[in-house]
Parts: sequence; structure tokens; C-alpha cells
Amino acid sequence: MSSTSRDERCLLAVPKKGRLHERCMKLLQGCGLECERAERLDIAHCDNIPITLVFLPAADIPKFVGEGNVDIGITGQDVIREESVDVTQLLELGFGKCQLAVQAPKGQYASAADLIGKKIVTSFPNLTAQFFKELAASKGRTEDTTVVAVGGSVEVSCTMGLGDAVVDLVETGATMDAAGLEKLDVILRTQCVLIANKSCGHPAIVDRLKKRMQGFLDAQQYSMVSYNVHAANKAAAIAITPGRRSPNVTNLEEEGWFAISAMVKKSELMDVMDRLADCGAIDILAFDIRSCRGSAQSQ
Ligand SMILES: Nc1ncnc2c1ncn2[C@@H]1O[C@H](COP(=O)(O)OP(=O)(O)OP(=O)(O)O)[C@@H](O)[C@H]1O
Ligand SMILES: O=P(O)(O)OC[C@H]1O[C@H](OP(=O)(O)OP(=O)(O)O)[C@H](O)[C@@H]1O
Ligand SMILES: [Mg+2]
Repeated sequence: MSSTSRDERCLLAVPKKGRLHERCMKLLQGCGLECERAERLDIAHCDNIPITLVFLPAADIPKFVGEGNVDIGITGQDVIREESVDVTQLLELGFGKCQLAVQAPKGQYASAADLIGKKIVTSFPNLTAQFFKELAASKGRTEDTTVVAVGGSVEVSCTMGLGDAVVDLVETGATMDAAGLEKLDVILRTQCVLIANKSCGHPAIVDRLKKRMQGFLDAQQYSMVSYNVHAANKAAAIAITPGRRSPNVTNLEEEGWFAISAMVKKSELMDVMDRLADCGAIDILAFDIRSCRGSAQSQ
């Protein structure tokens, strides 16, 4: 373990379990953080960078970051909005994407407005109360909507007679469908983000971690393609692989031939390789990128 003291170490809060935990650990590993977590301990010091991980429930992370108990954290935008804490959002991480949605038993209500004055069960009482208050105001309605807060398993609430409808997270819609519910409205779209305390004391470490995260996320989205092409087909091939800034073009020993490499979006990779072959490129290879730095998106 490193000998750096608490003040020299940046405290990073990470969801302690569930789907966000796995994705966060993969991201931190991709950023080169080496740390060992002793069994059942919710703290782990990184050996190769002055960062200490603190494992906390995802919903508690906004408060801990906002109040400065930890310097930075990774959690969902949904719980940040629910806690209405004032933190700096540094980076969208592209996972934990879902919607916070108003859901009611199938076929019973035409819209969320039909639920004004009813009883709504949710783990997001603040956002739900605010949503129905604004909805009622926009419709000129005066009834108060009752919000019942529960800690989980929200979807079963209607079946159990706890409420008329629910507000909960929807990703694929499978849970909602299985519970006999349908989506009436979306309160917010959320994903996992890196956040920092407003007066975080470790700007250099935080900036380095943010750049590593951006590099890892960029690398996951792109592949590197390299190929050889004759001068006659060079312009057409470059048009297919313009790269993020520009392709790398070098002369081959063989007269009139060029070696070209460029970053290509993974989602377009197969199509790009087909089109390169069709326009006369040969020796077309694709490589995974482990990480990257300094790309326009990462500035
Ligand atoms: N189905 C989902 N798809 C994508 N993101 C989700 C989903 N469910 C939850 N999230 C995101 O993960 C955050 C944490 O959710 P939650 O506290 O339920 O933990 P979990 O990872 O689902 O673990 P568990 O359900 O085992 O407690 C949510 O605030 C939300 O941002
Ligand atoms: O639209 P879907 O893909 O079905 O995902 C939505 C479900 O995922 C989350 O539950 P989770 O599995 O985390 O269980 P929990 O309710 O106990 O947190 C969320 O609370 C929904 O129930
Ligand atoms: Mg969950």
C-alpha cells in the first residue's frame, strides 16, 4: 500500500454493489488503477495513484460528494437529481442508461395527468412530487398527489394495492411489462457520471483520472484500421477512413503504394472494411485500442 496520507489522497466513491459496481470496476481497471479491496472492507487504497476508493450505496454517493466527505464519485444522474445536491458533473460515462418513468397498470390510464390526486409509489419521492406538482400546475388542477416512498421492488406496489401507479427506472421495459405496467411519461433520462465536490482539493489527480476515463471510453468506441492501397485508389480509400482528425498515410517501399491507418467507429467497422476492399485496398487489418489520449473529444 502507498504511504500517502488522507490529505494527499483523492477519495473516489464507487457504487458498492449491483450493475454499476461491475461497470465502474471495469472502467477503473481500464484507467490503470491498481487496488486491492480486503474482503468486507468498503475502502481500498490504489497503489499506483494517490486515489482511495470508498464503496458506498449508489444513492448515497451524491450526498457524500456534495458535502465533501469524498472528493469525487461515480453514480447515476437520477440519484443526483433526487438528492438535489450541488456537485460538478465532470464526465458522462455512457453506462447505467435508463429512464425514470411514470408507470401505471396497463389500459387503466391514458396519461400521467390522469394520476393527479392519486397515490404513487416510488424510490424517487422528491422527483415524483415535483413532477406531479408541475403537471398539476400546468393543467390548472389543485388536488395533491400522494407520494409513497419505498426502498425497492417498486413495480409490485400496484399489485399489492400500495398505490395506483409507480415511478421507477426502465431500461429494457422487461420488469415493467412483467408487472403488468405501461409507461405513461418519462421524468428524466439518466446515465452514470463522474462528479466532483464543488471545492475538490485534488484538481491535478481528478483531471488525470478524467482524461484516463475519457481515453478508455473513446477506446471502447473506436477500432484502428490499417491497410495498403495503390495511389490510384488512395483518395477513395481516405474518403472511407477520414479518421477522427486525419488518417496516417506513409509510403511503402513498393513504388506507388501507401500504408494508411485511421480510427474507425466500432459500429461502422465491418461496413468500412467491406468498402475498403471494394475500392481496391488490400491487407486490411482491424485492431482494438486499449486507451487513447489527446483526441479532440478528450480536451
Ligand atoms: N435497469 C437499469 N438499467 C440501467 N441503469 C440502472 C438500472 N437500474 C438502476 N440503474 C442505475 O443504477 C443506479 C443504482 O441502482 P440500484 O441502487 O438499484 O443498484 P443496482 O445496481 O440496481 O443494485 P441492486 O438492485 O442490487 O441494489 C440507479 O440509480 C440508476 O442510475
Ligand atoms: O427495464 P428493465 O431492463 O427491466 O430494468 C428496470 C429495472 O431495473 C432496476 O431494478 P433492479 O434489477 O436493479 O432491481 P431493484 O429494483 O431491486 O433495484 C429498476 O429498479 C427496474 O426495476
Ligand atoms: Mg437496482
